[in-house]
This record gives sequence, C-alpha cells and structure tokens, in this order.
Amino acid sequence: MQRMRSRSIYQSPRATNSDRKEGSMTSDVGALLEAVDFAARKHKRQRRKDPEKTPYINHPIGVARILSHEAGISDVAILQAALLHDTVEDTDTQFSEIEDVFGTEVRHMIEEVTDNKSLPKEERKRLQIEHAAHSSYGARLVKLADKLYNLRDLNRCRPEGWTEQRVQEYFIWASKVVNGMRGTNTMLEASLDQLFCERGVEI
Ligand SMILES: Nc1nc2c(ncn2[C@@H]2O[C@H](COP(=O)(O)OP(=O)(O)O)[C@@H](OP(=O)(O)OP(=O)(O)O)[C@H]2O)c(=O)[nH]1
Ligand SMILES: [Mn+2]
Repeated sequence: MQRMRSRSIYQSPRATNSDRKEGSMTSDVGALLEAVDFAARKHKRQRRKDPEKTPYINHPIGVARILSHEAGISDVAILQAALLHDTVEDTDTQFSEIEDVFGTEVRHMIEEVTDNKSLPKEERKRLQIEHAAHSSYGARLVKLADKLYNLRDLNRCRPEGWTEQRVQEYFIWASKVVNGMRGTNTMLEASLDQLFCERGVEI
C-alpha cells in the first residue's frame, strides 16, 4: 500500500525540471487543475442567482481568470485561493480539508475571504468592509477580483428577486470594501472605479 504523503503535492508547487520530465503532478498546471477540479466537485449542485441559472463554478473560475489575465498575477497559491474562495462559505468544505490538499498558505487566504454565515447579514457585510482593509496581499487580490466579477455580473443581468435598488446598494457597499484595499492592484482598481463611476457611486 502506498504511504500517505506528509506534505500535499498541490501546495505552492516548486517543480524541478526533473519533476516535469517525469510527468510529476508538482507542476503549476497540475496544481491549478487540482484546484479547478476540487472547486467543481464542491460546487457541482450550485447555480448562480441569474435567470439562466448559470453553474456556480463559472464564478470562481472567472475570478481566477481576472487575476491572471487582467491583474497580471501568476502566483499559483493566489490563483488556487481564487478558484477555491467560495468553497468553505458556500459548501460543506472544511478549512482543514483545504489545508490537507493545498497547504497552509492557501488555507489562510481562504480563511481571510470567508464570511461567517452564522452572523446576521448586515453584520457580515459590515465586517467585510472592516476585514478587507487588514487582509494579506493575496486575500485582497482575491477580494478585489471577486467584487469585479460580481459587479460585472450585476451589469450583465439582475439576480432573481433583486430590485434595481438592491443592485445599486450592492455597488455602494462594494465600493466601501474596495476603498479599504486601495493600492493593491492598479488594473483591478481602475476597472472597479470605472464601474462605480458608471453607476454614479462616489469613491
Ligand atoms: N452578481 C451576482 N452575484 C451572485 C449571483 N449568483 C450568486 N451570487 C453571489 O451572491 C453574493 C452576493 O449576494 P448577497 O445577497 O449580497 O450576499 P449573500 O449571498 O452572501 O447573502 C455574492 O457572493 P460572494 O461571491 O461570496 O461575494 P460577496 O458579495 O459576499 O462579497 C455572489 O457571488 C449572480 O447571478 N449575480
Ligand atoms: Mn465569490
């Protein structure tokens, strides 16, 4: 029987050339695909709130894509955290499970971006504004890309049951979360500011 590894092979991969030649899974690509697969399995029964009922997994994949394609991020742990960022908040995933597979760095980023769903919604939303400002660099990047994706999604179509006023209030709240993270990434902040400006939200 194969012995259990004491350290996950998917955490912060630093693959050597010989690892790559041997087809080892410690490559960056392998580590990212492991996170995509983990998130897809965890979110498999969930849909977005849009009338089309888009598969939920489109959101974390899109958040990771914003970081890599628009913000210029290539750090594998940060991209994995983006892919996994809603697994604990919205599925039965435990932080310990994330740590076992992806390591402590990814676990900590996800802890930082996970709301405590047992708190009343107003308190949760207030705490996001407070916590975002004191988060690590990786967690702030994930938060900024998360907000950018969700605001673009709101411009694309209104979630079922949301009034136009609720959409506008989400933009105003998101701007407060973003304001606490200024100076993190020029490209993300410029894209977010453009959206706030189009909605007439003061920044
Ligand atoms: N714009 C949009 N959002 C949708 C849709 N479907 C699901 N969501 C999710 O809804 C959340 C925002 O809705 P709210 O009512 O404010 O929050 P709640 O679900 O946490 O109570 C976001 O969670 P989150 O990613 O955890 O971010 P956050 O807003 O909690 O920071 C977003 O991903 C959709 O079709 N459009
Ligand atoms: Mn999210």
